[in-house]
Amino acid sequence: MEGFPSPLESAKFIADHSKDVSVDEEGARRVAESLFDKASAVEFGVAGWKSLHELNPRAADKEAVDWVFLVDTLNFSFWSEQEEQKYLVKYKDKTYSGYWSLCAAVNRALDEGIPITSASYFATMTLEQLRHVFRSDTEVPIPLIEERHRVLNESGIVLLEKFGGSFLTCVKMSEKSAQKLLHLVLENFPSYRDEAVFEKKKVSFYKRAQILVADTWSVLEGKGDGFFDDISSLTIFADYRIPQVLVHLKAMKYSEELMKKLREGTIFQSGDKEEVEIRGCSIWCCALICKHLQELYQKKGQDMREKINAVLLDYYLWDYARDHREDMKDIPFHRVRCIYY
Ligand SMILES: Nc1nc2c(c(CN[C@H]3C=C[C@H](O)[C@@H]3O)cn2[C@@H]2O[C@H](COP(=O)(O)O)[C@@H](O)[C@H]2O)c(=O)[nH]1
Repeated sequence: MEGFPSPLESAKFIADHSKDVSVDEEGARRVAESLFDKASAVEFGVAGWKSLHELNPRAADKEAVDWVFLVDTLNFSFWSEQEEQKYLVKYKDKTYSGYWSLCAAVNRALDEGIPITSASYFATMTLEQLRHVFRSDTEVPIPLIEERHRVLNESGIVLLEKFGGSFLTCVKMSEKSAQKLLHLVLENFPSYRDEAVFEKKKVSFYKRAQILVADTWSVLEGKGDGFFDDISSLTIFADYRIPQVLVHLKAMKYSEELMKKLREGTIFQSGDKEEVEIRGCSIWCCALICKHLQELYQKKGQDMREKINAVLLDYYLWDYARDHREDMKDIPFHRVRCIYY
């Protein structure tokens, strides 16, 4: 377990030393208050993962877990340089963009009889086969197709060699601990090691590794192999949408200088100071929102520890960001081309 910094401790350290990004404690409290009534709704809970999203698997079996593993191995970098020139995938008479275009392409392949979620297939899948699976319904191809091919082959080989070809084997080895599953993923799948150095200290975000654990919990509906007694120990998943929505909701702020760079469409590199501050402050800001939400429920004498956690808050905020694209158009998202988010 050594050698992998805690994303929550990393987030606190980053927030305490951040120059261009700040967490607004009052703003975080106001967001918690605005979520108070929503948090007890059914769709805020783990069942929302399926009921709100038609492309997610309906089942809670080995194949559904393998679907989650494949999707979360490729769950990165869907943003396009020009908003109007996007990678899109048409599936069952609907057109999907961004993350959902990935899911649509995967489901389209499965319908065509391509066993894309089987490790024995994607371990040796060729780049040409992958291009076919992720073919676009516009002129714009899916970003980073070569990197996707590399991480897929790499992950497939590890699944075959160490886990009998299925991520469910890895899940069972975690003995119902989210942290143990997180570390099994980090130890065995290099492409999930989402880390940086900040103020000479190694820090982590583990966005894809944590969302893989969370989506496994969700697809198994928090039951059986999908029950984790420490699911609340995960943080939110530091992608490029959560920071955008936190700034929009005034729980987080950017300096004028950083806002100018973002508005100009600056492309940052993984590990740049600005990127690390944006991602670390987002994780810390959501930890505060969760804390405030728990306190509000406690004041009401309701114990919501099983109902409110960073995973469910993240899912809610991410879906909110998708549904409020128009309202958020003046808040730029940070642009990094990488395999981590
Ligand atoms: N923090 C966080 N980041 C998430 C997700 C998801 C998909 N999970 C959903 C699926 C089922 C569940 O119900 C979840 O709602 C994708 N992403 C990231 O967003 C970015 C894509 O954005 P856009 O270009 O707008 O599609 C990209 O970095 C991708 O890695 C999430 O949940 N949380």
